[in-house]
Amino acid sequence: MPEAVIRTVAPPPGLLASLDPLLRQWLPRQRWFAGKGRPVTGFTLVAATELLPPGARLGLYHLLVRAHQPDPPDVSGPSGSSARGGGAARPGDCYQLLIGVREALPPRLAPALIGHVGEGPLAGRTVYEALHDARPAELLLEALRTRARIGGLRFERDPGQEIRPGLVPRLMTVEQSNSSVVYGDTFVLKLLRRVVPGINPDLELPLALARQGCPRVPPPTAWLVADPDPADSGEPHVLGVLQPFLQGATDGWDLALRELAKGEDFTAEARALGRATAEVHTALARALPTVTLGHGRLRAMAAGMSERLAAAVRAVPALRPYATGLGSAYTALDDLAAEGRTWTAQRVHGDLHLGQCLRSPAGDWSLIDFEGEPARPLAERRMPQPAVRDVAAMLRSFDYAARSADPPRPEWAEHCRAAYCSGYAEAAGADPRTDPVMLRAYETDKAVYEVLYEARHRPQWLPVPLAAVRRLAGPDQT
Ligand SMILES: Nc1ncnc2c1ncn2[C@@H]1O[C@H](COP(=O)(O)OP(=O)(O)O)[C@@H](O)[C@H]1O
Ligand SMILES: O=P(O)(O)O[C@H]1O[C@H](CO)[C@@H](O[C@H]2O[C@H](CO)[C@@H](O)[C@H](O)[C@H]2O)[C@H](O)[C@H]1O
Repeated sequence: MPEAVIRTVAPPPGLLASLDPLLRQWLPRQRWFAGKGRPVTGFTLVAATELLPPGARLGLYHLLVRAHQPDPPDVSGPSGSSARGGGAARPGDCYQLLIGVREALPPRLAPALIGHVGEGPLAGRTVYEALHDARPAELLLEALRTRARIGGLRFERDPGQEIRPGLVPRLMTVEQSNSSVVYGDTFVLKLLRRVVPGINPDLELPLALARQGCPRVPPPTAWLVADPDPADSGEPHVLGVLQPFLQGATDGWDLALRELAKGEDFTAEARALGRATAEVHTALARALPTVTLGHGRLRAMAAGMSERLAAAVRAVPALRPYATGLGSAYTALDDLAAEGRTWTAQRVHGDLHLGQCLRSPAGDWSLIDFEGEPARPLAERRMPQPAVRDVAAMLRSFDYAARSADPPRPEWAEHCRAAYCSGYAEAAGADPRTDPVMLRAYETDKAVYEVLYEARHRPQWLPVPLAAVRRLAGPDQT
């Protein structure tokens, strides 16, 4: 594709107003829409770039739009941002959209339809989700390849990595929180959907790991950033990351379910995954600052966990009988801290589970998706934390897999959890099981998060974390 197709023209006035009624219907239906269950009451344009003028065949707009919604009843859990005091209205989440414009959609693009524009600058045109379309997807890759600057959009590439022109794009169809396009089975571009200003760990951590020569994470090849208006003091938004595509890789969740269905042992894989996690942690601790957590920080951490539990109990009453037992995990952490115990904290993955682990056909494990729990504020996601947090999250994932089997296989989870910790100990030199108080606190916090996540997103899965809650709360709950 020739470079000349990349054009920068200011979008026409009234563009967002003309799209508004269509986006109000379309946006809440998207898998990646974070504000589910609350109506969208309007939009503000954060940034707009015309990538192709709306000519006869194809127009293309890159938009950052803020979606206004009424506040959620409780904003401290998986689909809210964070608790905000004072009752101030939240500003609304900012989404990245790539909007195609055509006279009419060819049948192959029917699933991408957003709607037909009634009035304004695009009146009579059809607008659609342009990532489904080859030409716009090619244009993004070409811009990354050539390190283009288009309006406020900055396309960057690692000078040490080349991108071959002409790779054929296909939009991934997996369930995900963002949207990814695979190019010729060579690269995958993840376009972040809900974007926030500041350094995004999904770019920051893989870049840091690449600098360390850590082979467990695909190194970013290129990335896309929106710079703030020069008159504005805001920070850039990271909008997307291009990485090598691990061809033929299987994710740990699919693999675990497959082995469970066949009645096969998974402990060798669990052990290898433990080693891979420890290698990533060791490289992260070398690459980025670590800190020592003393009583004050640990007390705040335990208090945060207790607050999340209280919010989850309000939202999911089935948790109530277990609240005291679960809370004892946080009290135990606070007690240890009061006795003077300290922990080293470092940058971690932050949302590790079997679905974030990819095994190559040669049997090597890689970790992906370092965004952290997307609902948490960026500053919180970028804070150093005890590495055992990721371990606890993976232990939960083995439990999830075992409980998804029919019949559930709790002993399978126990074996995998033990093997994972042993593998971790082999590579890290310390066994996470020697830190049972922090491990239990994090596992409890994660199970509580999962109860809220499942209640909101996948109610049929709720029994899985609730079973863990019963176990973690201890035997004497009424
Ligand atoms: N480098 C890669 N190679 C192969 N597949 C990948 C790669 N990165 C991601 N994937 C696939 O894409 C899916 C979505 O990626 P992920 O980073 O988890 O996105 P999201 O944050 O939207 O959930 C993953 O589950 C995995 O199957
Ligand atoms: O993949 P994301 O980063 O969007 O993470 C969210 O969704 C996950 C589910 O897709 C959720 O993970 C939970 O379910 C998994 C099985 O589907 C299981 O392996 C995990 O252990 C469990 O936490 C994750 O919590 C959520 O943040």
